[in-house]
Amino acid sequence: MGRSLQSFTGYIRPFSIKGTRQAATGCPFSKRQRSQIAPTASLTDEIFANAKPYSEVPGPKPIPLLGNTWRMVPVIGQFDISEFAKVTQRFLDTYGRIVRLGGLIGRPDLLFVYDADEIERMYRREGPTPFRPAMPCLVKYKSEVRKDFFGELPGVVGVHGEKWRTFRSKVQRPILQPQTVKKYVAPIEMVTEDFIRYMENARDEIGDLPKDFDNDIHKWSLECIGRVALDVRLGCLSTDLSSNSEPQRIIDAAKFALRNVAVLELKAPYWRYIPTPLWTKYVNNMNFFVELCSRYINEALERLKTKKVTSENDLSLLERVLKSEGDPKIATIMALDLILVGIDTISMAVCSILYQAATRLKQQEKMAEEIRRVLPDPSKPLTYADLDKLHYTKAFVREVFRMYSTVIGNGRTLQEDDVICGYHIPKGVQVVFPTIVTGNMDQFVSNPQEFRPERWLEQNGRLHSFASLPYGFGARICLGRRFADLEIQVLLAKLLRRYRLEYHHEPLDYAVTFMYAPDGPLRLRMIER
Ligand code: HEM
Repeated sequence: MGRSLQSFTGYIRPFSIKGTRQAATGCPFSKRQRSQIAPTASLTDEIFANAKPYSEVPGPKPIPLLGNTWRMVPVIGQFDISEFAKVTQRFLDTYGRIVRLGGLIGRPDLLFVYDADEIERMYRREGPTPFRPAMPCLVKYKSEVRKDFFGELPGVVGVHGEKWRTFRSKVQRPILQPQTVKKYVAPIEMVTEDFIRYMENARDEIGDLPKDFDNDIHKWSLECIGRVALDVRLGCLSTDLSSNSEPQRIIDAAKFALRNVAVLELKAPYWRYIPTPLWTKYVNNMNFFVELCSRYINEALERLKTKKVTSENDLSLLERVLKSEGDPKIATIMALDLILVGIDTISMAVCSILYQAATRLKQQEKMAEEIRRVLPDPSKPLTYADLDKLHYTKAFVREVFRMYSTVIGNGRTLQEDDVICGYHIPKGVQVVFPTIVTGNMDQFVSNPQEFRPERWLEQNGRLHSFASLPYGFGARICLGRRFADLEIQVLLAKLLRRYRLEYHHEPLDYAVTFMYAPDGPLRLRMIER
């Protein structure tokens, strides 16, 4: 997702926190979901007849010729993208619970909906192939530039309709099954132990981590995704990487994607028509990832030929997909998709979670106590069952997601006309669910300004399940959410078991730099407990 309006359209319930009231999430083809996502009621002619016209939806008016795009242009524009979380709040304050941002040159209208009941209704009645508009660069790359490689089964990210459904149905079961994720507790723990050693070495004499510690978090998440999607240790956490070593090239490629996709998608859409230098670099960068995944998948295929397999349980995620599909390309494209969206999301989420932990010491102590209770012996390897008992820790993360939603919103393109908040909305409009705002609305959450993880563990109080959905919902729900939860839980369990995190510098503001995360040097202090 870019630092752009696409940030809205990228992106569950992260954890099973016992006794919480969260939206039941769905996977497209489970029985449970079929019953929950089925249309609640079809809209009658009468409802359409009584609806107000689309033209009356309030919102900033487009200026003739310039439309509304100018508002996003730095310097002369009114809305700074890094301030977009504040802009979405301003839309609500100025125009109310439904806002139309029309006249955007070269793209459909955006419709911001701040009503959790309406958001729930829309999610629950979306059909079997929901359309989440996102990443036009990737769409062009997969469907035009490398059509030769992606062909008829281009993956899930930036793919829609039957092609998306066919691909997702091939990979979703192995990726989302808890049995699969359980197998990764030990590998993720090893990566995380390396990361903590890396952090220990990176501290200065008073225990402060370096200014660019967020980059180090990226290296950890790259290392985790390499282990999950490619069955390898990429080596990104080594301390003596030469500039042309493979891990360094992977780090650079991930950084390039992080910094430039947004620029391409929002600031300079000329690449849609001519191959600009930045577009050419983007294509080369993507080719690098395709080549990397293909190479590691071929190696995994070779290993699999000689591996003794007595049951499915002996297989890694990648090996399961290789065995069940028989086509290494499916595994390659799956890995590529997981890498493309599974680095920045988790890295930014972890920046936010660690910063909140370091600045909310009372709550951090409660997490540490819980972790000590569940894991009395720090040298004992973690188990899935242990992690499952970290109820308060999971609720802490959930509360960070509510107040500071890493992915600031999700979205869907209407595939048929609808009536939303009493207005007739034509198909084709891109509806935005601004989670960053709805998760903080008094109407849906009791005392939303209060950071209180306990709310996720209690049954009383207002907490609308659809006001804060960090991983989306329904058939297109985040494919990597169980891995994301696992990685976050392992990191907190290992880190807070041994260290107290503090923060002694200028308070950080949040901004939409790429995702929504603390903006500035993340100089956390690690103090041995
Ligand atoms: C805390 C970290 C993460 C957050 C907040 C997050 C959030 C999201 C959201 C909101 C969506 C859109 C869901 C929808 O449209 O309803 C999504 C999609 C997706 N996510 Fe994540 N995600 C995270 C981590 C990951 C990781 C680690 C991976 C890979 C291992 C991943 C893989 C994906 C994929 C492949 C999709 C596209 C699914 C589809 O369109 O079928 N995500 N994510």
